[in-house]
Amino acid sequence: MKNVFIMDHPLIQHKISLLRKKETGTNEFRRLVEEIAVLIGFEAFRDLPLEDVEVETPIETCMTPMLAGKKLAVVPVLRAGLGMVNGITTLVPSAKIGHIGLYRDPETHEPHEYYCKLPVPIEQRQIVVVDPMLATGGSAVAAVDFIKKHGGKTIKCMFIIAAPEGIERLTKAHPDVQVYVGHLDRELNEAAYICPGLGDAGDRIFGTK
Ligand SMILES: O=P(O)(O)OC[C@H]1O[C@H](OP(=O)(O)OP(=O)(O)O)[C@H](O)[C@@H]1O
Ligand SMILES: O=c1cc[nH]c(=O)[nH]1
Ligand SMILES: [Mg+2]
Repeated sequence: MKNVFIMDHPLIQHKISLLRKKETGTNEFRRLVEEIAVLIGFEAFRDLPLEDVEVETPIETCMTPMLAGKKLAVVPVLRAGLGMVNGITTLVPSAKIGHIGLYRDPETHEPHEYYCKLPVPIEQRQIVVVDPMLATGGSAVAAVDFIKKHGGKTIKCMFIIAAPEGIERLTKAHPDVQVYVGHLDRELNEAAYICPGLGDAGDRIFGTK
């Protein structure tokens, strides 16, 4: 599918399997989410623009490539997306950080917005939305809608696990957005949880429930 990139790296697959285990505790879960964000980010940032700059080595002066353009903006979807932020800033320490607060209504499964703050000027930045889970796709579509409404243009989304239903909804609503996924799971259940999935990512990251 155009603009959808499913990771097949063995390290990502191994770490996702550890995340799925119900006996994986909060501490290890959080560490794994961060490590997987680094690994997916490494792939997703393959096309970051470079420019040659002059650098003096101990031997001579040379022109050498460094990241160019406005700073990257990483935008976690609260709460669970917060678990991926340190992974992205490990790769790009100068990234600015926005926040979009959304929670799913447990009955309708539709997202409700409760907080939004984006770094400016958002229209000049490469934006990376991070959230461990893409289930119905409602939250991701709402997050990208919001960013575009505020002028965001170049947007990527990163998820650790996605359901086919979520990929379909997000790519239909935003065909221009590149979607990076650690693993594509089988389906949603009647409560709109991903199967086999890993349960509620926010609760497992923050130790709530
Ligand atoms: O694709 P969707 O069907 O919209 O579901 C995915 C959303 O559900 C989870 O958040 P949740 O609503 O549980 O909030 P939380 O991160 O605060 O736990 C997850 O982190 C996504 O944001
Ligand atoms: O399986 C799911 C679906 C939505 N949100 C989660 O945290 N997990
Ligand atoms: Mg949750």
